[in-house]
Amino acid sequence: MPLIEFAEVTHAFGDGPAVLEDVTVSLHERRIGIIGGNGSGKSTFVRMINGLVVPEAGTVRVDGDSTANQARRIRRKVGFCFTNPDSQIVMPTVAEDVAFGLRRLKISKTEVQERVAAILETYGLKQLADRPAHTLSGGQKQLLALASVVVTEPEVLILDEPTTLLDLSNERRIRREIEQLDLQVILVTHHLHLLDGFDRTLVFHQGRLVADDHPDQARTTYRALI
Ligand SMILES: Nc1ncnc2c1ncn2[C@@H]1O[C@H](COP(=O)(O)OP(=O)(O)OP(=O)(O)O)[C@@H](O)[C@H]1O
Repeated sequence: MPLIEFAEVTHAFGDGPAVLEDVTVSLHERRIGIIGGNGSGKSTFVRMINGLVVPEAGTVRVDGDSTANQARRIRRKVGFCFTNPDSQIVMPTVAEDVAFGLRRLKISKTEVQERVAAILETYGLKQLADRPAHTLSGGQKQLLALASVVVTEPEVLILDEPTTLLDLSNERRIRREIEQLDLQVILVTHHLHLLDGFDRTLVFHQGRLVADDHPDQARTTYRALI
């Protein structure tokens, strides 16, 4: 698993208050959960892993590369799935959107088509392949966003609240898929049950990393905080 290292990371947006303060942590487990109240800094923390946010103070490294100057290299390893799928859908149709992520891998057109077909099947989107992506429902878009990242086979998959719009059956589907993926998963969620079977869970509170534990203990700490 890649090694993600935060060293004395502090960050504020503009003139605002610090949204992360003095975070030092190393992550290398297969399944890592991130929990905490609204505005506690979870999204900012995970956005730092692939350089979407570069900290004002301190460093974030992935396998030794700093996000401050190696973000492109890091993004080849680290796939990111946003809470709002609209921010991620870039191509007109569902199949084209999935294929878009594969453009920089030097693979044949046939292989692209095969990979796209396989992932659409897995995520229950096969019937929607030729639909304009913007006409999908919120949950279908969330599945599409996830499929489009997973198809690129990243080494690390960051999921920022990936199930907020999903019904029970699709949440179960995503949970099963996540369990099976042979890569490092970092999951930000308010759905605490999704962390069952995870190796480790971090709890954020008002910009500070206040617990770093087995999910059961971390969930107890979080419940006591709110
Ligand atoms: N681009 C930005 N510009 C200014 N402030 C921001 C920006 N992004 C986040 N913030 C602020 O940083 C703080 C932490 O936000 P963050 O999105 O990291 O929290 P979160 O724990 O993911 O919250 P939630 O559970 O509500 O998604 C919030 O007060 C938020 O308003």
